[in-house]
Amino acid sequence: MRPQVLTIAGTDSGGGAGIQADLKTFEERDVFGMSVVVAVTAQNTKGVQGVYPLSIEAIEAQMRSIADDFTVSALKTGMLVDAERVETVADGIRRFVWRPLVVDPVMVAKGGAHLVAPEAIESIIRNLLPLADLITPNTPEAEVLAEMTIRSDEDREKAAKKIMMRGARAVLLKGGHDKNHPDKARDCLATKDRITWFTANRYPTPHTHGTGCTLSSLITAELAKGSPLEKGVQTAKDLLTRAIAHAPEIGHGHGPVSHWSLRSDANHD
Ligand SMILES: Nc1ncnc2c1ncn2[C@@H]1O[C@H](COP(=O)(O)OP(=O)(O)OP(=O)(O)O)[C@@H](O)[C@H]1O
Ligand SMILES: Cc1ncc(CO)c(N)n1
Repeated sequence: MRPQVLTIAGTDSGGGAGIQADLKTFEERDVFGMSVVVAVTAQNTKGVQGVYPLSIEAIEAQMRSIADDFTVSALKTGMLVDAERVETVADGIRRFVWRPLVVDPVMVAKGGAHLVAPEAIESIIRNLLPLADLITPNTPEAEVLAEMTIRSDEDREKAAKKIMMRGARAVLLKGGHDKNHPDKARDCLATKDRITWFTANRYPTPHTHGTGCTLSSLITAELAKGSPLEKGVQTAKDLLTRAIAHAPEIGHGHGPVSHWSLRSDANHD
C-alpha cells in the first residue's frame, strides 16, 4: 500500500510554504498526502498579510476524520498558532498514536512576521517535544528552544543536544541563517548515538521561501517509506538543495523553491 502521510500546519495562499508546500512535496515523493489545517494565512512571496486560526472544534474534527479512515505512516507539524492549538494537536497525536512525528517548530516567517504566539513556544516544549522523533529548528528557533545564543559550530552541537535533553528523540538544527559559512548550507543532526553534519552548497538566491517546510516534509516522506533517520535526512537535504538551485522566478519577493525538482526523474532542461 502507498504510504499515507499527514501534515498538521497552516496554509500559505502563495503556495510556497505551509500545507501547500507539504502536499506538493508529498506528491513528488510518491506518498499520499493528507492535511489538518490549523490556520489559514493570507500570504505571498512579499510577506504575511493575515493569520486566521481555525476553531479547536474544526481542528479536532479533521484529526478524527483522518484517524477514522487512514493509516498514518508518518506525520509532521508546522505552524500551530498558539498554546491552545498546540495542545489540541498534541492530544490528537497522542490519542491516535500517530508516528513517526517530525516537528517543524515554526515561529517566524522569512519576512519577520510572527506565526505563533509567544506562549505557544512553552506549549511546544511541554506538549510536542516529548512526542517528536525529530524536531527541525532553524537557528533563531533553536536559540529559543535551547535558551542560548548560537554563534559557532560548537554552539550548534550544544544547542541540538540541549533540545534533545528537553524530550525530542533527535534534533536537526538547520543552518540557513548561519553567517559563518557563506558558501555552505550546513545542518547539524543530533541523535542519542552521534552528531552528524550535512553540508551542501549555498546558493546566492533570495528564493528560499518554504525551504524549512519542504525539508521537513521530505524527511517525513522518507520516514514513511521506511528510511532510517540519517539516510532520510541526507536524501531530503540533497533534494532540497536541488529544489533551491532550480527555484522558479515566481512572485515579486522571496520566491518558492522548485517542488518539481523533487521528482526522482526530474528534468532540469
Ligand atoms: N541559500 C541556500 N542555499 C542552499 N541551501 C539553503 C539555503 N538557505 C537555506 N538552505 C537550507 O534550507 C534548509 C532550511 O533552512 P532554513 O534555516 O532557512 O530554514 P527555515 O528558516 O525554517 O526556512 P523557512 O522559514 O523559509 O521555511 C536547510 O537545510 C538549509 O541548510
Ligand atoms: C503557513 C506557513 N507555515 C510556515 C511558514 C514558514 O516558512 C510560512 N511562511 N507559512
